[in-house]
Amino acid sequence: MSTHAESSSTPDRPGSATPDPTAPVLEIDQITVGYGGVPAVRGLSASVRPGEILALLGPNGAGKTTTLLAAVGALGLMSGTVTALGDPIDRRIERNARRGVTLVPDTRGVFHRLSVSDNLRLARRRNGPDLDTVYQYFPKLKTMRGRRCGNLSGGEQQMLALAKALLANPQVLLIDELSLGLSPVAVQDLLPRLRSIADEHQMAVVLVEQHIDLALGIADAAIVLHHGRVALSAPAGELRSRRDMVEAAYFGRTVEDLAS
Ligand SMILES: Nc1ncnc2c1ncn2[C@@H]1O[C@H](COP(=O)(O)OP(=O)(O)OP(=O)(O)O)[C@@H](O)[C@H]1O
Repeated sequence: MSTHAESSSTPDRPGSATPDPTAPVLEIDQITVGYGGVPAVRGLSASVRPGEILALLGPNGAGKTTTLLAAVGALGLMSGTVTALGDPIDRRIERNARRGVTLVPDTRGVFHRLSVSDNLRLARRRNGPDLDTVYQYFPKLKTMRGRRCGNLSGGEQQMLALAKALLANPQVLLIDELSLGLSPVAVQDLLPRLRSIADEHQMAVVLVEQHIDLALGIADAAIVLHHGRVALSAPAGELRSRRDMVEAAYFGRTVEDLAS
């Protein structure tokens, strides 16, 4: 995992003779993006390589969801570029999904009236994994495959939302608050699974998360946003032992600022 500034390699281009399997599959370069002409995120850069998890942290309204929406092509950029899998991101998000860029929204995106297995069947893609493969990651879903999703707990619905996203065989997975409304125990169960899946499938993940420690525990790098700007960008390993830096960044400050 690296931030844009650290990234030195050239991304793969279609037709390149020797594709570099470690090149970033998502590159966000100096984007400014917002609503009705008013920027909500300014000058943000980041890049994510296969198998890496980038945690996107920050207080409410900092611009985390806006960044994900821009990265998946759902919002037009005021400036800057987003490149996914070697090509500029398309404004037609279904095209991006077919190319392997998938968003798990904080609304979970499950059909409440349908069963677990019907939800999964609807999410299946021709070139994606089958249901048994995702049941291996989430055995609990198999045991409740006939149940209507509206009757599942929040954690079970999140599991299903993640399983649905995996069926699309993503190479770049953008996840908005997987743990929204979940108990700490449920989050502790889900996030390590995400780490294993990213490792096993060499999937690049951008994870918006409010549980700072749990996110840093599985991430390779983290960005803290404050008022739409990058307040801190560093390897997660560094930040695990510098929680003070993370907390300062939540206030848009440095540790030194806070001390003075
Ligand atoms: N559809 C919209 N129209 C206008 N402004 C919006 C819209 N969506 C978000 N905003 C504003 O953009 C800013 C960033 O919002 P965003 O949802 O990206 O923050 P966030 O970091 O994801 O917050 P949270 O943690 O509360 O979900 C906020 O000031 C918010 O009010």
